[in-house]
Amino acid sequence: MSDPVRVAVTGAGGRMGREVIEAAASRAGVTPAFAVNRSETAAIAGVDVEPAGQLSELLTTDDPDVLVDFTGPESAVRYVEACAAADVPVVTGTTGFDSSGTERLRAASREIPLLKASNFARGVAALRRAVREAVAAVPAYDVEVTETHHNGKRDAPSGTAKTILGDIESVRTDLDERTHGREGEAPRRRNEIGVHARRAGDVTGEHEVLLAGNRETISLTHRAGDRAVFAEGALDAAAWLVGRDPGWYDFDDVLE
Ligand SMILES: NC(=O)C1=CN([C@@H]2O[C@H](COP(=O)(O)OP(=O)(O)OC[C@H]3O[C@@H](n4cnc5c(N)ncnc54)[C@H](OP(=O)(O)O)[C@@H]3O)[C@@H](O)[C@H]2O)C=CC1
Ligand SMILES: O=C(O)C1=N[C@H](C(=O)O)C[C@H](O)C1
Repeated sequence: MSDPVRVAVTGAGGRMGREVIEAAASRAGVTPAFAVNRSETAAIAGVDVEPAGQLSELLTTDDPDVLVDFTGPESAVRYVEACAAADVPVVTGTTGFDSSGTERLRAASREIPLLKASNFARGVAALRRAVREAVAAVPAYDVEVTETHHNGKRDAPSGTAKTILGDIESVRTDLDERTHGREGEAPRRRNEIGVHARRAGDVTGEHEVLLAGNRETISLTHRAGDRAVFAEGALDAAAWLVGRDPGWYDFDDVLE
């Protein structure tokens, strides 16, 4: 039997970082290598959490097979660049990158295998396929995208909503305007997609695409039941990424 894939984790003290460490510690075929966090954090699932400032040193001394990052856009770019310098592949689920951050990730992906996905739930991959098909089947219908997340989420709209918007726009090229909420005199234009971001309580993550004609509606919705769904998908991606050529990968590559 082959050795388990040794997975390093950044953002270990965060909602997703904890989930990834716990999943890696309990699942066959992978094992936590080391974990780091910006602020001091107690051990998780028996894995000590080191200061994030030690990441570059740990990448060299510990030599993990792959690193999984769920942090914030600024830190994720720095961590990916540290991994590129140490020749360690990265899976990042972090969302909210601006164009300069994305460009720096693209540059790193010329040095190492880099897999970036806004959502590691297999059901969201299925939702995206269903949305592309439904949007193509009713080409004149109005389209609105609504996402709902917990009150601790920082970026809006969610990375997944942006990915789904890109999917819709790739099929409906006439929809070239994203309208983020409406207020006051705001009649709907034919070329717009309405985008709505709700933040409430501890909702893990919900995405709905509403397609409406004049006498019927279609609603396609994904609801994540817990964060283990994302952590398991990220570990599937991590195991898949080890040994790949440098390049830019997404979760669909893993699922093919
Ligand atoms: N692709 C997917 O399937 C999913 C993606 N996500 C995305 O993952 C990211 C993290 O989400 P979540 O775990 O809920 O967030 P949390 O706020 O719970 O955790 C964020 C983690 O990142 C660290 N961090 C944040 N900013 C910085 C910084 N500037 N420098 C260093 N460390 C930093 C935090 O450190 P500290 O403890 O010191 O604050 C913490 O460990 C988000 O972008 C979210 O959208 C979330 C779920 C699923
Ligand atoms: O921050 C979260 O929680 C989530 N973020 C991702 C996103 O921005 O799409 C994925 C998931 O919906 C949970």
